[in-house]
Amino acid sequence: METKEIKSISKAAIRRMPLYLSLVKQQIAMGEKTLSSTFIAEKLNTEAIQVRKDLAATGVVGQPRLGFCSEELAAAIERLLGWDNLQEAFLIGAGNLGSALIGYEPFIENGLNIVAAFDNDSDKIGTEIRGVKVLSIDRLENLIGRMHIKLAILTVPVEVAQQTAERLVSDGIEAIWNFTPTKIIVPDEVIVERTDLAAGYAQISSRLATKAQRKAAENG
Ligand SMILES: NC(=O)c1ccc[n+]([C@@H]2O[C@H](COP(=O)([O-])OP(=O)(O)OC[C@H]3O[C@@H](n4cnc5c(N)ncnc54)[C@H](O)[C@@H]3O)[C@@H](O)[C@H]2O)c1
Repeated sequence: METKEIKSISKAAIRRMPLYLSLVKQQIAMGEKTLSSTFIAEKLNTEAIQVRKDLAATGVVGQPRLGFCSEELAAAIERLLGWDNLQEAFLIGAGNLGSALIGYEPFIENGLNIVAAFDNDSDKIGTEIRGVKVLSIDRLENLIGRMHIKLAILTVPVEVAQQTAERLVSDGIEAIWNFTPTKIIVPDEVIVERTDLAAGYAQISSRLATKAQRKAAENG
């Protein structure tokens, strides 16, 4: 039933859910027991109709004039995102980005628990980053199955991304969050999500370039 609901939600709506959740949690912290789709839309600078459509997927029904019960809505969004269960993950590549992700508080708040990091640099192996041990990459295979880890966060250099992903898959990893700037090829049943800061910057810089061209055309 839950899976069915999640499948019917667009990827874009899923991406908006953390924003809704963050706002609802802020309201709860301020003692607000209810909040309306209009209020959410105003705060997030979007349309109330979109908010209503997105939140319908949570199954929470708003009350006329009152809106949604804040606690109920927060719990429903967390359930929808699977954030009501602790997700343990391994991080592969304990460098600059990997270390930053280990220290990223919202992951911890939302139930993503990086339980160990792996690296091939002997200077890093045996150290700790924010209480998370850095282990030798050679111990990876052994531990994925033993610790029932489903998710790996990939922050190795791009040159070794594919081979590392294959290593993870052969030991039964179910999902890879790929932060490397390459598309990794894995069997269909393995869930892959890629996050690319460069893509975000490309959006900004191309819009800046377009704006500059428009200004130049207007002035000249
Ligand atoms: N997604 C993004 O928005 C984003 C942002 C910055 C960096 N990146 C990417 O993330 C990756 C890491 O970037 P960084 O700046 O942290 O690099 P980094 O060099 O600081 O870290 C990479 C780490 O991986 C380790 N490593 C190398 N080969 C390995 C292997 N075979 N097995 C295990 N560990 C290995 C290194 O020892 C190092 O600790 C790169 O692919 C980079 O392009 C992505």
